[in-house]
Amino acid sequence: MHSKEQIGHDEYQNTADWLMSHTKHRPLVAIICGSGLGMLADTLKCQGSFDYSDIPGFPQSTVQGHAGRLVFGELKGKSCVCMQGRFHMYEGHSLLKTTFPIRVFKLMGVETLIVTNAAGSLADGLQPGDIMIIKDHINFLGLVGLNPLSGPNDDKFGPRFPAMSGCYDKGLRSLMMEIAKQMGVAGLVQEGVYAMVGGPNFETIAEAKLLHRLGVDAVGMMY
Ligand SMILES: O=P(O)(O)O[C@H]1O[C@H](CO)[C@@H](O)[C@H]1O
Ligand code: HPA
Repeated sequence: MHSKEQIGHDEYQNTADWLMSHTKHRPLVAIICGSGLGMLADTLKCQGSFDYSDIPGFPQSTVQGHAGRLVFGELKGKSCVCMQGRFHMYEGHSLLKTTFPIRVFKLMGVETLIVTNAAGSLADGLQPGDIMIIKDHINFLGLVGLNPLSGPNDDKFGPRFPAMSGCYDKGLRSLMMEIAKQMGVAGLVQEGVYAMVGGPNFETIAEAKLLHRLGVDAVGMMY
């Protein structure tokens, strides 16, 4: 299946310019808050926030528990931008739209992206409420050609054929493990492989067993 939808560089740039002219923050870190993690954005200091509906070009969040706000502020002295609510394909958004904010953040100068979500555990040692650091993924939608990078490539955002072998930064993953140890919660944190499925239904028992056999530790509906 091929989509004819395209988003030009100017559209990302217009949104980035609008945001930069409406906030004094210049974040180097962006955090996507998944289901249940929106409260992280409420802890930012010197906050400034925008409803997605007020940001030119931004898609709208339709999922319960996703406030639909972009929050700028400081976390432990570092300037951050938090998405209080992400976009999913099952809401009817194209993959290009679900990933729209990421390119906008890039144009705003963001260098580190922290992606969080609520996912279903398949690994034996992973209990509900534990945290899994993604070390690698299986993108089932991507494997069948549903990829936001399909279509004409914009070299300003990256190469036509990006390597995926090191997409989850090893240094950041070790840092997170180290901090979990310092906080005394290392027992609740482990690394694993994440699989992305389309949703919105949860997996059948047979699908969950299949994913487990394929080496998946956690499964979710976020791209
Ligand atoms: O909303 P995020 O954090 O992606 O997490 C998950 O939670 C919802 C299902 O419970 C789905 O949206 C799924 O992707
Ligand atoms: N599967 C897919 N997505 C999810 C799950 C799950 O078990 N739990 C939360 N999001």
